[in-house]
Amino acid sequence: MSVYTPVSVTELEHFLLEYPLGTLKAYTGISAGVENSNFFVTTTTGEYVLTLFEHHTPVELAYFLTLTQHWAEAGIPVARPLANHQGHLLSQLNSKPAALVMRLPGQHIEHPTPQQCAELGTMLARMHLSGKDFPQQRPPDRGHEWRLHTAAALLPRLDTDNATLLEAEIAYQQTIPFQQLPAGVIHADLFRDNAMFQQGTLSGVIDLYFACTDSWLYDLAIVVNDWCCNSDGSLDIPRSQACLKAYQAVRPWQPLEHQYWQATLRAAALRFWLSRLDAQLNPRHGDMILQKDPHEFRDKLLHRIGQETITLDARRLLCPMPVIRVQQAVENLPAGITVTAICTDPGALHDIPAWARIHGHTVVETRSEGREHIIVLQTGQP
Ligand SMILES: Nc1ncnc2c1ncn2[C@@H]1O[C@H](COP(=O)(O)OP(=O)(O)O)[C@@H](O)[C@H]1O
Ligand SMILES: N[C@@H](CCOP(=O)(O)O)C(=O)O
Repeated sequence: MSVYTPVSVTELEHFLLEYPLGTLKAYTGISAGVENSNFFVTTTTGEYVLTLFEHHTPVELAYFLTLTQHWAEAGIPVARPLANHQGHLLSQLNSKPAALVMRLPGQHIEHPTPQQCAELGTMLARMHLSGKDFPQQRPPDRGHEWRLHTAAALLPRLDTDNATLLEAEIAYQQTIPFQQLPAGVIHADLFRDNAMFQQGTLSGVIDLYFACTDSWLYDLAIVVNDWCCNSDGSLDIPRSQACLKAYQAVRPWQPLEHQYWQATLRAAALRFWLSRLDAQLNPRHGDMILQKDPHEFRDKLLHRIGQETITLDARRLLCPMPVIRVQQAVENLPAGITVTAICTDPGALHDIPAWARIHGHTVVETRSEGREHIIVLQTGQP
């Protein structure tokens, strides 16, 4: 529940006089969300969301609101902020900075399909490209430096297993050239509960209050770690493939991004493991905070460290042309995925490695077990 600052009918009616949005018909507090006080507001001209900001400074809010306006004007489905009669996006209500934005239609989805992940990938790439014209910069709240010092502060309070994992991961993270990855404006928290879908189609993205300047790949990794995972934390290959393919159709990756994709997935998993651990070990007082499970992201991190593996059944009855089956499955996979193909056609022992080498994949192993022939590949850069 998160209406920290109540608003009476009279206060809201008075506040609405500042806006060219007609008069109040109805309003209700929004129970979801944990950071701010939010209300659905219906006036004679439409439906809006009123937010009273509980933590951010006016300077930060000016960045978030002008960025949201920029993205809305570029056709990105975000909740457009409304200007008051003075042309200001930010106002004040009950001593809190306050803003009105358009209410987006639709609901959050829990179980996205590959098609919905693709839609999100396309939108994220468009968001990144259109952010190029946005002149303001904002350092990340949870960037590489934050991860390093938060890990150092939490380490003494973790049990041996978690401390060993964290220490090793921090050492690894310092080998990643984050500064060299292409960067720009990113959303930085685009989880499923920050996107709305209407009739199966993406209708909007909300909660831009972590937006900042950071690596685009990192933003995509945050998305994939939330949208394209199985319940054990492993990547769901059809969903992640759909998302990455759609993203890269709009903004193709640079070679360094191919090289550091797996590493960036680890950085993104680490970020949420740390913020959730921090929230658990250093709870904020006074607020009703929804405690999210840190283990979810530790498990995701462990899977990303172990790298992903997929097994393909290319036995003769299922597939007369095993090399085609492998080709279709491997196409558009990111680098570093281990693919094990099981075939009954002995020709596959020659054909698949020959095809793989031509396409830049590494043949890790070929072996025969009775009538089954097994080829293990590691994907190279698509
Ligand atoms: N523009 C919007 N259109 C429709 N629903 C919204 C909009 N903004 C917020 N909501 C609803 O309010 C909830 C809380 O918003 P959120 O921004 O996540 O809050 P907080 O910043 O307090 O965590 C969201 O989960 C969503 O259901
Ligand atoms: N989406 C995040 C919540 C936002 O991050 P935090 O740094 O405020 O904890 C999550 O699911 O953990």
